[in-house]
Amino acid sequence: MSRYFLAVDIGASSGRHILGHMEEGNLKITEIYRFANGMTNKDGRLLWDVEYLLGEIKNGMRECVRLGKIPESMSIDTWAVDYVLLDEKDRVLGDVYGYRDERTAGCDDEVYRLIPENELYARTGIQKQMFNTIYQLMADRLQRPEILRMAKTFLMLPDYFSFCLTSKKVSEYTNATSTQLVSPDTKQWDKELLQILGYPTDIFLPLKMSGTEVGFLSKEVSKEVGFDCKVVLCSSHDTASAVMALPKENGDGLYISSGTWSLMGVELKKADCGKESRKANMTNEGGYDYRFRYLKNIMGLWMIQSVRHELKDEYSFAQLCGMAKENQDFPSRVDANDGCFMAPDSMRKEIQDYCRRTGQRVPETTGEMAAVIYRSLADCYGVTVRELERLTEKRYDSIHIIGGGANAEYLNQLTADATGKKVYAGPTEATAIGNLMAQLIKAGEFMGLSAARKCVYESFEIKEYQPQQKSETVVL
Ligand SMILES: C[C@H](O)[C@H](O)[C@@H](O)C(=O)CO
Repeated sequence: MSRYFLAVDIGASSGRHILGHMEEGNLKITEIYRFANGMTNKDGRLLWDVEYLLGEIKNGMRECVRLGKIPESMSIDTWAVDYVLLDEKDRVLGDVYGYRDERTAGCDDEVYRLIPENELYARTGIQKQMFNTIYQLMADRLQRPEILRMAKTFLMLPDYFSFCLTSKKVSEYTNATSTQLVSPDTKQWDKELLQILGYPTDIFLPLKMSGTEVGFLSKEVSKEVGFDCKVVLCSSHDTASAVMALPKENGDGLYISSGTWSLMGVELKKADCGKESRKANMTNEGGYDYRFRYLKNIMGLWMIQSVRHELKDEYSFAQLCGMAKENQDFPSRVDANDGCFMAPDSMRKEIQDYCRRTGQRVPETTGEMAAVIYRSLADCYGVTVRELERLTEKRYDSIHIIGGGANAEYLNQLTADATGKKVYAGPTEATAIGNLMAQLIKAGEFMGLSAARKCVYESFEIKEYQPQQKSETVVL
């Protein structure tokens, strides 16, 4: 009889429940439930609806009962940086902000007044991004201090959902590193840093590694969903789970975890918190097995997703890729990492304004718009590859694209062309697979990460793209 494991993988724009089991040495996965996600706009503030998400987590769990496939364990991963603060009765304090909200504007200055930016990087190795938890907590301290004063527990979102299911509070390491408050040496909260910033230190729980058991479902939840199972920690930052699923035994080489964001980097055994890495805004996020994800956070498919929404989701991504290809000679490019694309009212307009501002041709049709987005993204990959090669003092001959974005065949080819590297694409469900791998390793189905990665290579389709023409990278 098969042993089933459930991955709950929640991204910024959708969530899914994926059941996994082993069959003749291969990992088999089935999506059993999918739901929409997105930040809600409440009086101009961008928030997560955690009640809704918890409801959807439970709805997906009920599908297991309907299918008669009860998982032995389950685990939850989400995006990074966002969190809840709980009061003494474990109630969520205030609204749960989403990382695209603007409340952190200026909070970097306040942080650097207390600790210089270079010192902060040397201590944490985390890339500066205005949405990092460190700046969000500063926004709490400055804008709603009563909430921080009342807080008894800080939990990242996947840990909060695990808590709701089990009544057990456990904090996971990989997601916590995205806060910019964790030491890459001790792999624990940097308590001294918390003190310097004036954040309460006792609300942060000791950090635990993937594979740690959180607990069984609480009686109430078990009754609600119709079964009981163990909840365990995967690498709960979705990118960390995706990188686990790199279909290479050693996981060496370049990767892009491609989705709403494009996370491009390599795996390192030791964090590089040096000056050059800081200047290049590279990050050292914590990974499975004490590895580091040395990478750059690139705006990713967010731009094309936003344009698509503005067009009422009329076109599929494959159609948009097709239109971009038809307009591939359209010359304008944008800086995919420019802050103006974080949360504009209209992405189309923002891209047009950018092109106008920089004296370039303004895209008018959807095809022209898609061409600008995909080509700009590929150019950004080209620049980042060169940065990574310089910083790691290594040449890489290929890039592995994992995650939903690996479906974008046109972008895969553009990436090969812009970087001059061979591209391998797949698996597209890398995050859920990584989530399952952590559970399968814990359950003894794999000896460790290398064995699990080998199985991913053997179980899923990987497509290859050869660089054809080296496109000229426009540095803006
Ligand atoms: C803010 C994003 O969550 C984060 O930087 C990125 O790493 C991610 O989690 C993509 O899903």
